[in-house]
Amino acid sequence: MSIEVRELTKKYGEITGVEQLSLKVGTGQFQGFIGPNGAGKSTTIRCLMGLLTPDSGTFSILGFDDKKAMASIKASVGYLPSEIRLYRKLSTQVHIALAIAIRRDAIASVQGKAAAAAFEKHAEQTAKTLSKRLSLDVQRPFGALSFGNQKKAGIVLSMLHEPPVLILDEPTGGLDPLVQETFFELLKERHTAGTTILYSSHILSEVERLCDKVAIVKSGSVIANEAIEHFRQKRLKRVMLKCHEDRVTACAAMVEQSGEASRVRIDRNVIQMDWHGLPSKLTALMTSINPKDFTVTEPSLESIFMHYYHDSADEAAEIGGI
Ligand SMILES: Nc1ncnc2c1ncn2[C@@H]1O[C@H](COP(=O)(O)OP(=O)(O)OP(=O)(O)O)[C@@H](O)[C@H]1O
Repeated sequence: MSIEVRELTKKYGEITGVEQLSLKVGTGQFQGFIGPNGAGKSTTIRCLMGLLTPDSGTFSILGFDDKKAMASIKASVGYLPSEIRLYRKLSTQVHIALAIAIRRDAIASVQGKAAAAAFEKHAEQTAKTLSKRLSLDVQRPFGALSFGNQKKAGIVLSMLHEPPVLILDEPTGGLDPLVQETFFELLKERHTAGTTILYSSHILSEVERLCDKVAIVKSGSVIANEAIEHFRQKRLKRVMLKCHEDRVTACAAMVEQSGEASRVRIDRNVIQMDWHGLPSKLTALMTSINPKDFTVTEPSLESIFMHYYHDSADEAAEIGGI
């Protein structure tokens, strides 16, 4: 397990940031972290980075315990905050040099000068490659950069040391579509190389595309944490049946009796429903009903996630099949 959060609680006075939040992220996992505004994603991440002190609960990253080894956690993680705040008058190049120098000196004190020199050389090259791929002008003062370019600077700084864990808080805000594609490529490369990635986002299509697991946060707690495939496989079908006018009521009764349909709605001779059962049961039902016409569609993964955002946990569990 690369990241393990146990019953984390953080309050801001009366306001709950997170409450008893637990999360496990396996090694090498590309973990999505989604939830509506104010759900507690940034609070969790800020606790993980030691920027906030939790009221209770513990966590570990790569086996390093938050109470004993916060410095080792920070050394192992690449963190991209949702808003990048750096020295406005200093260029990205100077920030890169500073970040490398701090890590180099830390490595020198533990592993010796040769390891530090090797790190420095490699990190400088990595920073150069990242800046080039993201088309970032590293010479301009940070304060003179647009929001998107500031984000690019943050990406370079979070990845230049090729950390085993990346924690990204709404990373694509401000990036134009072309740069986003490059950024996704970079993440996929890191993922393939074995990096564990915690990816907080509002953009569900991004999460669906990139992540292999998704944790859904609501009102300060994780209410589901499943493989994307789980949501795909368990997704319900939307079914519309156009019946013969004189048989609508009887057909609707058959639908209800199946026990596999919910949200059954009748509009004149059309029955609409959400189907949860096996395809074979649906075809059997169709044979009994013998509709004049029908459609079967799949709701997008996005609409399934939206149920978790808006509906009760029970209904979400029903839809997600958990
Ligand atoms: N510094 C703060 N002072 C008071 N309340 C705060 C503070 N930071 C966050 N909160 C509150 O804690 C709760 C969780 O906020 P948090 O920023 O962690 O959510 P989030 O999921 O990251 O939201 P968003 O997607 O909007 O960024 C919210 O109710 C928020 O208003």
